Amino acid sequence: MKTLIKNVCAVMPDGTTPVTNIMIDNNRIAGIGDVPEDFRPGKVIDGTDHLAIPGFVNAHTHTSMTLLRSYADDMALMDWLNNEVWPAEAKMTSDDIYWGAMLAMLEMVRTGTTTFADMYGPWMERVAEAAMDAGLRGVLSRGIIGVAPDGEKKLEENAELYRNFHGAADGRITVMFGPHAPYTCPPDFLKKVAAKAQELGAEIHIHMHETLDEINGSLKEYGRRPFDWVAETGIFEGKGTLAAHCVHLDDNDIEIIKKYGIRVAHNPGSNMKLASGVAPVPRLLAEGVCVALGTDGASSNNNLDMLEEVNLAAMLHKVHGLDPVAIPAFKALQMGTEFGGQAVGIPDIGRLAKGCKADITLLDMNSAAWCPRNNPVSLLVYSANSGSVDTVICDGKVLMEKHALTTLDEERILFEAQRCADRLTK
Ligand SMILES: N[C@@H](CCSC[C@H]1O[C@@H](n2cnc3c(=O)[nH]cnc32)[C@H](O)[C@@H]1O)C(=O)O
Ligand SMILES: [Zn+2]
Repeated sequence: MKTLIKNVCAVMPDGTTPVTNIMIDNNRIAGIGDVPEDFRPGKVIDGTDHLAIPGFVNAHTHTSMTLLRSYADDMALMDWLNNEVWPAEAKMTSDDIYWGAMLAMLEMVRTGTTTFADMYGPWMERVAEAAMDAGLRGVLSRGIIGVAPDGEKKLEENAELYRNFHGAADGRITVMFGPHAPYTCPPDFLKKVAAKAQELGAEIHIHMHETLDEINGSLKEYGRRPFDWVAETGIFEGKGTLAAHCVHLDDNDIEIIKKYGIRVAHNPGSNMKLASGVAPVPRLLAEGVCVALGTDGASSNNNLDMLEEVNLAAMLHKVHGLDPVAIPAFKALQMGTEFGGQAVGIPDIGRLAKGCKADITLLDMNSAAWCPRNNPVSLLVYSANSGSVDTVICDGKVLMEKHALTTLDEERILFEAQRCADRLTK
């Protein structure tokens, strides 16, 4: 199937924004520019007055946590996890995981995200099912709390998830291993995760250095910072690592990140809301580290809106560094798209370029926030919001066209998610 997006303002990998045509052949971008005579599209989308960007990549989230949105706010991380989130999660059923994930799929499609990296569980196969039902690209990991009595069982569930789903749905589903964090996975347990992941050739998705409490707890328990001892477990020596947060880093931590090519998922919204701190993102970028963006779960953000995250990344580092040129608009957008693709292990997404996967978001520029059109990328990052997203394509398939959803039943999802949440939180 061939699709043509005609006369669209496209954000190219070099940051330019020509008005052009995007040709899609099956699930890939076949070309951008003049349409050759022999390109006969089965479907034409009029891109006039629309901005085309690569679909956003949410590099760190916990999808089914949407059910806990607005349930426990204004708390510190460990108090929030121990006393509110984990008890509520313990009551979740397989159905809750599915409908929570479907609520996340709905929100992601509506706001222009086409790929998400998830760490959750149990029943991650229900998240795979939700991603397949929605038509989105999911990078799934079974969150493993190693200190729990059934830590080994969770590790085995992650291995099973890998065996059953890695590469599923034409490659739209991939699987990583999800050891939750250094404070929930002791060294010997991380060694086991590393061995299993390496045996299967799987990548790692882990929370690292989120709060000062985490660093101080590690110094107390091991006399060392988490990055320092986690590196010795072999967990970073396999196929690759996606590390969420990385807020508090010293020189040695950054050396470890560079040495192992660890990709960082920066979550400015969650870090601000939980008062975790400000990650040294400008420095990481300057030193060549891949820094992507994530929303974290909808209970610490409280939404899965990646355009908002792109805006926050651009704004936070300016004010924090008293530096108005820190993370300019296009860099922030790259963090939410191209660097996201690299971070989640799918380098052929996140760019509008020939040969890349056809994951494309269109925003309607017919509103005040987009006027006048001096600089489309600047308008996107600093002025518009995700309400302008009106068409979303993932893997060449249209998931939303002019705000009409093609794969998801919005009314049903909202109803079922509310029903599930009522049981969990009341
Ligand atoms: N409850 C599952 C494990 C899920 S792993 C993913 C975990 O990360 C938790 N989480 C969400 N946001 C954060 C964060 O910012 N830092 C640390 N953990 C988080 C989330 O609530 C969830 O429990 C089980 O043991 O079977
Ligand atoms: Zn998280």
